[in-house]
Amino acid sequence: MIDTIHLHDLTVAYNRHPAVHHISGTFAPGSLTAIAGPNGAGKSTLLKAIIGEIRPVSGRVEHGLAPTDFGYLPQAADINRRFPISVLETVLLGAWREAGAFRQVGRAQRTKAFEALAAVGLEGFEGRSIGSLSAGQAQRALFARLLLQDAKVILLDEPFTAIDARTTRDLLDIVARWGAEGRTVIAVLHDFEQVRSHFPQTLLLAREIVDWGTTADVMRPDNLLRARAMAERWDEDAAVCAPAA
Ligand SMILES: Nc1ncnc2c1ncn2[C@@H]1O[C@H](COP(=O)(O)OP(=O)(O)OP(=O)(O)O)[C@@H](O)[C@H]1O
Repeated sequence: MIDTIHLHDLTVAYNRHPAVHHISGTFAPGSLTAIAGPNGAGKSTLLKAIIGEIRPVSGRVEHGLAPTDFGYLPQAADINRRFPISVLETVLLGAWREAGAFRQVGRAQRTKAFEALAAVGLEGFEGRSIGSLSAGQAQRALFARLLLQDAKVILLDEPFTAIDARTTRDLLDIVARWGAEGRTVIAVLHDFEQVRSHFPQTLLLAREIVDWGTTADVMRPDNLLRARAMAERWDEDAAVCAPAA
């Protein structure tokens, strides 16, 4: 199926030092998958490789999707909120696929943007500058942008870090709705409770796959211990493996 994302023996490196290596597996259309693992396990790097922001040094990501089919929410630390644009304009950026890069945003898209802001509890914030929002409000606005984008595959990198329990609950409801609509969601998460209760599939990563499958099977204590032990053994200066003869 064109919406299925296959990873084939994927290795991604920075300056020839692998951040993740030999990753193979499949994200089925409509699946909700958490990517869990210790700091530095390569989780963000893997998301960037899936959306094509980083080219793998070997292996490949295979799917029949267009770049516009992907919605991506980077880690908060990677998002520049100093742009002098309003909350409404931020959300409308999600409509560029429909509007085109230079075309005017139409009334229908503005209506959808207002609806998306209402869906994330930000009615009345339209005219505020994005930089004036709290971290939680800004995250709600970025989810509204994803709602407008209408992507088939949504990648979220630590979307609930520093977000209060109520906002997290509201945004997790949106993730569940995406799943019910048949969208594929891949989310990097550190909170095991969120993983267990909201993501049926888990990829546990420690530079390589520790385990990938049903969350209840993957998030077993022995796997979590193994991931930690692998993290302790990392060699940051390791070279990329030589290709198989
Ligand atoms: N731009 C970069 N240049 C060089 N090395 C990088 C770069 N980005 C990440 N790395 C390295 O790649 C490895 C994996 O980093 P990555 O951010 O993917 O891990 P992560 O699992 O998302 O970590 P965390 O849970 O701390 O966010 C780390 O050793 C990191 O230092």
